[in-house]
Amino acid sequence: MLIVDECRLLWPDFEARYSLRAETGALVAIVGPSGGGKTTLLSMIAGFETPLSGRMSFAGRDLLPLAPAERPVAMMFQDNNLFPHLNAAQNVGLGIRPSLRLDEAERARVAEALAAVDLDGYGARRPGELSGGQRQRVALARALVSKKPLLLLDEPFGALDPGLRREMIAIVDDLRRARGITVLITIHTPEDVLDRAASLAFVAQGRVLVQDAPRRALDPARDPAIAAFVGHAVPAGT
Ligand SMILES: Nc1ncnc2c1ncn2[C@@H]1O[C@H](COP(=O)(O)OP(=O)(O)OP(=O)(O)O)[C@@H](O)[C@H]1O
Repeated sequence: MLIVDECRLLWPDFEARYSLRAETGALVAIVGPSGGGKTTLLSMIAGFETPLSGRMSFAGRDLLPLAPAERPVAMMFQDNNLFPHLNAAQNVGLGIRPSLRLDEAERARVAEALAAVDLDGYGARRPGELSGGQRQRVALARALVSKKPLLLLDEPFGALDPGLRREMIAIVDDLRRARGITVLITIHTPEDVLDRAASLAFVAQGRVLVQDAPRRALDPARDPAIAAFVGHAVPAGT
């Protein structure tokens, strides 16, 4: 289980206090308005931001003392950060070793990660020779190759058309089930994960306002910020 408990961040124009739970092996969707603090929440779990106070653990292990590379966490960002001069296999290999001096077993892991995202045979292509969806799959393979048990995906497929986006989410979900990994995904289109996510955390103003089964969490009656997000006005006084 991932437990984020009252983790506080304070910036000049943004204050956050996050609490969140994710069962091991579950998919948890992180949803909410732009600027509400979704990316910051994931960055904090990955170790790129340090909370002023609070607690955070995964599988009973305290995460806060650990540097990002020591955490059992892999993160994939929206702008996939592939290096244009490296081919797909090399970009994935960076997930194992930045020097790219991989031994045979590590090269086999790269091939396995590419196969896991249906990119068998694409290892020699550079990002410029791949479609947008294929590039996102390379980035996903790089996040997977480290075999970390907690995968954080920050709006990874937002730039893809709806069909491709759902296809990618299906790939992630199949990998989650096959490998037993825990996945947190920020997403602007919660309808894509309603039937897959164990829970949905609605994040606004630096808080997880609600975490519940996805459809229940998006009930506009629960909070005016949720009503605004899903497009229903809540009558005053309710
Ligand atoms: N390093 C930082 N220093 C100061 N403020 C920051 C920093 N990183 C993010 N912020 C601020 O924190 C707030 C939350 O940003 P964040 O990117 O987490 O929101 P988000 O919900 O992911 O938004 P979006 O959906 O647009 O990606 C914003 O007001 C942003 O300007």
